[in-house]
Amino acid sequence: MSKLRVAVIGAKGRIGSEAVRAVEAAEDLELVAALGRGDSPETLSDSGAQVAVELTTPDSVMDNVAYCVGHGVHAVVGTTGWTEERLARLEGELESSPGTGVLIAPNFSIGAVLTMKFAERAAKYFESVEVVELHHPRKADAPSGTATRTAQLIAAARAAAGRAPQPDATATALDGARGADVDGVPVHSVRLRGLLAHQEVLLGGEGETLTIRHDSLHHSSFMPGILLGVRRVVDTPGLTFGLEHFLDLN
Ligand SMILES: NC(=O)C1=CN([C@@H]2O[C@H](COP(=O)(O)OP(=O)(O)OC[C@H]3O[C@@H](n4cnc5c(N)ncnc54)[C@H](OP(=O)(O)O)[C@@H]3O)[C@@H](O)[C@H]2O)C=CC1
Ligand SMILES: O=C(O)C1=N[C@H](C(=O)O)C[C@H](O)C1
Repeated sequence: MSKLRVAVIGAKGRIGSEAVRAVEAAEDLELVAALGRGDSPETLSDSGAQVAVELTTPDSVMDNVAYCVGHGVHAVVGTTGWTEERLARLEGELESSPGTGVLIAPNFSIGAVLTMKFAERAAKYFESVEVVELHHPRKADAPSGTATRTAQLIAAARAAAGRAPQPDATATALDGARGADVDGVPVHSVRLRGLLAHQEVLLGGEGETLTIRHDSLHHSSFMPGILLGVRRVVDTPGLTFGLEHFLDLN
């Protein structure tokens, strides 16, 4: 059987370089291009790539994914920065290329995906919930894409259950002391040397708390999810948001 031809965009970055190694090591995949900043996007189409793994920056990702979609190259995207408006733009681009698939995964690690699902499931049972994400100090964006998605899922679950806003008597606060407000869920971002990617969801009810914690200790934690995305996206036209759609989680 012929190998699936894969390109990595952002190939010199922290996760991109790990993805290059993972694709090279996979027997059913062939790395046909490894693009860094400044490389012409034509490198991608000239390489004959069927799938591009996009791991760059929020500033670059839109143009790169638009190029992929415009050239019928499926995309597996880990880069953060996806707002409602950006997603709507991408949906529009996909309409002109209906056979192309794009997977956007806020997090490729199985533990992080499960954390999101567990938090969504637990949300309606607790009065209070806050998210703390902890990352390495070279991370450019805050809150993390994972924490933003987690908070959105929690907020939607609370709204669907008719939960009232969270109790919080804070009357005065320094800017940022109560975190960022993501759909009513406070999200706190820690940047600390020695960390990689970690998240805690703190849920509180009368006389009890529940903490759901996940730790990515190495970039290798993201690789099985990336490879699964590459193998599945070619048969999944349109936009898929979240790796959970490619996992049997029910
Ligand atoms: N979904 C997930 O599971 C994960 C997602 N991420 C996300 O992935 C992204 C990358 O993270 P990380 O690897 O730590 O960041 P890095 O800064 O280490 O890597 C990004 C790389 O992309 C390059 N780059 C920027 N623009 C372009 C472009 N237009 N074409 C090609 N290459 C480009 C950068 O080059 P230069 O250095 O020259 O700017 C850099 O080498 C972030 O958004 C991060 O949040 C990270 C880990 C897991
Ligand atoms: O920048 C990172 O490192 C990570 N980024 C993603 C995010 O913002 O959620 C995924 C993971 O947390 C690692």
